[in-house]
Amino acid sequence: MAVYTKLADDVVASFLTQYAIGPLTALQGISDGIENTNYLLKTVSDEFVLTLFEHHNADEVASFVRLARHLGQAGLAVPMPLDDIQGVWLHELSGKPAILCRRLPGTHTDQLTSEHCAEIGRGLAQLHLAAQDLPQRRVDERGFDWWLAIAPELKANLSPADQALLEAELQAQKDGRTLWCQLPHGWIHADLFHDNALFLISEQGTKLTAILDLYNACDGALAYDLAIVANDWCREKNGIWDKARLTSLLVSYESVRPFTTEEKMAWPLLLRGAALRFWLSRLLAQRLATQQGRTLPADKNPDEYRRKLQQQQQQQQ
Ligand SMILES: Nc1ncnc2c1ncn2[C@@H]1O[C@H](COP(=O)(O)OP(=O)(O)OP(=O)(O)O)[C@@H](O)[C@H]1O
Ligand SMILES: N[C@@H](CCO)C(=O)O
Repeated sequence: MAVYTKLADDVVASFLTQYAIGPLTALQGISDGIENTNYLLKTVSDEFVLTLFEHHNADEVASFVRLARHLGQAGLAVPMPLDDIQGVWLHELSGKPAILCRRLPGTHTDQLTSEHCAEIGRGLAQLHLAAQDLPQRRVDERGFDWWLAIAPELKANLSPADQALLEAELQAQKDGRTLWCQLPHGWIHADLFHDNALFLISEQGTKLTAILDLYNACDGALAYDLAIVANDWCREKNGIWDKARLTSLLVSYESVRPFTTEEKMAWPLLLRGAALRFWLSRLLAQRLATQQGRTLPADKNPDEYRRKLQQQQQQQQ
């Protein structure tokens, strides 16, 4: 994981002859991520990441790249595909859309601090503002309609208690729909977990160096995007909140884009919606993995998000 499409060295070496980056010197599959195939590769000139899209067609990839270019022009550090010598950035490898991006600096961390949360809060707010004037937002394929569509088939394998938890949340989300629709909307990242960010730590402090994986970006409530971040960056896997990290995230986000009154009112609803979304998508990923004889990585366990949803419901009773 996640190398779903295996590429031989000579195939990649031949692919690279289309670019002015020199010959391949090293190729290694990237194990992080569960959606696309990624390879880290080196040439004599630099390091690059080759991505093969496993679920998206060329038009969808073009939409992500349009967003990435727009954000890049606004000064955000996001991966942008390189043009080959013909000026073409979108290619096909093994029948799948493929792009080559420069490797961005920094590393992932699982030891999240208030400094990381402040950085990502600011970065996310900047992303929201920078993308405001970019039209043609994609529909959220994992949004409210998908929750209602997928829940009945996933429910069958849940315990009676979990079925009740799911039903209660779907009802609460239906009841909250009017408020949700009143919130400021725009392009959202929609999957900004901490494994989609890179950081550099130096004497100057902790610096966000990349926001990765724009491949779920879509139209959505901006504060919902922040709730997705809060659930992952500011809570332990057992669901317990780290209050210092949460405060740091919210203060930093708000220093760039202040919240509306409706967003403050909707915050508990958004946190639960964000937990529900990833509970359902992990249940689906688990089912697919089982069907294919694979196991999900331990850090993608659906139970984490069931617990987070359950605790959030209990806190609000
Ligand atoms: N431009 C880049 N620079 C540095 N590292 C990168 C770059 N692109 C991807 N990576 C590395 O590859 C990993 C997987 O990439 P990405 O998150 O896009 O894959 P994915 O399969 O879509 O992931 P997810 O399961 O989060 O949707 C990243 O976590 C990161 O470590
Ligand atoms: N970030 C997602 C996986 C990719 O969409 C999760 O942790 O469930």
